[in-house]
Amino acid sequence: MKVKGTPMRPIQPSADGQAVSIIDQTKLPHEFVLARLETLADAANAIRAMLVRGAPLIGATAAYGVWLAMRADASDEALENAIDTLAATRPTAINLRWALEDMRGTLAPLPPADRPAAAFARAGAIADEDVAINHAIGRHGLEIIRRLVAGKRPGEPVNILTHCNAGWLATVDWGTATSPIYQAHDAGIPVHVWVDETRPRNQGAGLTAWELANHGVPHKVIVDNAGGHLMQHGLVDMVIVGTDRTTATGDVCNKIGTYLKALAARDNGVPFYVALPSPTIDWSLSDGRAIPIEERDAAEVTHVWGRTVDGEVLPVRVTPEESSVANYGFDVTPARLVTGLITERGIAEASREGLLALFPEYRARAAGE
Ligand SMILES: CSC[C@@H](O)[C@@H](O)C(=O)COP(=O)(O)O
Repeated sequence: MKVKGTPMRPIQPSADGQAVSIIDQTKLPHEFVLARLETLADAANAIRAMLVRGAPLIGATAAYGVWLAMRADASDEALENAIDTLAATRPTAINLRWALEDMRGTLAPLPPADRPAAAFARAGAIADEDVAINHAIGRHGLEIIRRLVAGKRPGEPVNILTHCNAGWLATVDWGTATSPIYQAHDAGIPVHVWVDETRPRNQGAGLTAWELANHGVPHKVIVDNAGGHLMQHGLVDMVIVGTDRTTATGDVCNKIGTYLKALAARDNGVPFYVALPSPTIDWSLSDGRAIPIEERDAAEVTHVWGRTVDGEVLPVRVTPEESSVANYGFDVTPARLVTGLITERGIAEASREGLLALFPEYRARAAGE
């Protein structure tokens, strides 16, 4: 995607080839700042502190983090230490483990001297594969939007609700949930996006809205609880969300609040789609309730961050000092509430057989009923 006319990825090798350049997403939408990752510790911190976030981008950052580690020390011990360090940064998005396993499989058989160059090449390939996957998801999702617009009056937009940020900032490019939206918009199909603000970290209000504004896609930010009301009044034609981990049976883990949108969608007959890149499938799990759910810092709930009228970006307390809080980062939408999984190979029914019809090579690995 472009930022002020310049093609940009949220992660790429730095111009001098000595580091990794990322967009610091903790600064958006107030400031657009690039950060430089030079070491394994920098990469681990970028994931943990959410300078980068979103399942596919976490995976790509971990892959580049292994490269940074190998530049300093390419021994077997250093490789295992890098994998362990990066794997411990965030628990829910399976792409992190997927990318690290891929890097181990690529690097472990090689002599240490060959590992830095091989790590750089494989991390770049993982990033490029993510772009191709997301573009393909967009093509398949575009067909759904085309069918919906066919039932509209001329010029009337397709209203799409999304939760969190599953946009290009959460991936290496295109986004997953936003890829069909960008492709529809670019094809001249009128779309309008309802953007859930997505407390506590407001990835919808701060990131998805920034992306859509940057690309000129009509949208409105809504509070997290507005979706049900909009659906009751016929103002949502479809929901598309991303996912951090989807089981072999089609249960979808995504940002907290996704499940409630799926329930409201079912009650109102609104199709609920999940954009699902194949590295986000956890073939070892058959029940979404087994997915580890990240519990995050209480300060994300007790405070909101925002820019004051004086231009300062500050946290502001919104709860009484005496109240304790709980901060679950993700929830699981059962497969029965999902209309379809939009993968790079086409749209799958949210079930084991549905996924295996598109990814038959995983039959032996796929968890049973
Ligand atoms: C294409 S990203 C899909 C998901 O990773 C996204 O919707 C999400 O929940 C991100 O959570 P985050 O906590 O911001 O990493």
